[in-house]
Amino acid sequence: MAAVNANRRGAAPTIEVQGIRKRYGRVLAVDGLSFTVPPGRVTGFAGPNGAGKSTTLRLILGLDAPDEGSALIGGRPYRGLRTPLREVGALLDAGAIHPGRRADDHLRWLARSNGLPVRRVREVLEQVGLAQVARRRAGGFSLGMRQRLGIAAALLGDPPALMFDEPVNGLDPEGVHWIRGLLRGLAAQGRTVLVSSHLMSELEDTADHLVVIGRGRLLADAAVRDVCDAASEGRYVLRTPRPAEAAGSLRSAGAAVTVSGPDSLIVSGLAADRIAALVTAAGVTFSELTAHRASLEEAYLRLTRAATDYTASTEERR
Ligand SMILES: Nc1ncnc2c1ncn2[C@@H]1O[C@H](COP(=O)(O)OP(=O)(O)OP(=O)(O)O)[C@@H](O)[C@H]1O
Repeated sequence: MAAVNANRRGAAPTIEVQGIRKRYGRVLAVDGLSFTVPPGRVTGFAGPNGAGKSTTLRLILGLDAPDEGSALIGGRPYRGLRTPLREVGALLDAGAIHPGRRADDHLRWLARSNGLPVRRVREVLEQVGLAQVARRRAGGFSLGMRQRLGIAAALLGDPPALMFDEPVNGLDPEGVHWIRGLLRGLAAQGRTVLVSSHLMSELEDTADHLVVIGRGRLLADAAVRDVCDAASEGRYVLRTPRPAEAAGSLRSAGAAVTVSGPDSLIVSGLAADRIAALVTAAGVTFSELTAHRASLEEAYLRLTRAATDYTASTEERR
């Protein structure tokens, strides 16, 4: 990768979102959201479809104005940055490139209009694996290739801060693996990296820290490990050959019980020794009673369950 602006200029900027609110007609897309994105780590920005992630990124990039609050990059609004592409790179809508434009022409035009050295065009095309198709028109690109071209544009100014909206969209498994490495590499160079996704599995191996939103509000702002810990607390795995009977006796004592396999239950609301006593009193044997360790996916589903917009039973938002 080319020389790092972050190192040349000292610390990369922190992105600070303070109490932003944005309404589109009847929809309150972002509802008083605050969080910060420091340099040197990958911050995952997660939430169900329609949670307000893209709106938040657009507000940070000054593409839309908040009704309330502020979004600052290194203490300044995006519109106040003197050379924006050298300071913040962003991938928002990869489909937005004119279909008739060739990949390298698109980047050359961006470089010239932003006062960036044209040699960067070849460097970023190589970095994203598009050097061989540089003269092809974007209209003939697959979604994955358009994503890579959008990422090349974000990297063009060698910026110390980067924001990617759903960058994995359309990428094949090799592409997904590549983007994980790219994001982690950018953070390891000391850059500020914010990456959104509605799928937790995409952030699991990439993000160090998570900001989770639902219906425009903050649900969690914590290290990935802490998000899992919070979802694990007070929950136990009970393995038994007679799960239905065990569940019945535990529920009648006030426990919340979910079936997690043909012979296993997840139990919460009771202490471990009480669970053991109740099951034994019901004449049910068990082979395991241990603290449950929630996966990130499970933690995320628990966090966002109440804030998921489009479920089988709910068709309209607000
Ligand atoms: N320009 C707009 N005009 C009207 N409504 C909008 C506009 N932009 C966003 N919305 C609405 O605001 C809400 C938040 O949308 P947003 O695209 O920010 O969510 P998201 O978390 O990025 O979702 P996804 O994961 O589906 O991309 C949605 O209900 C959306 O329909």
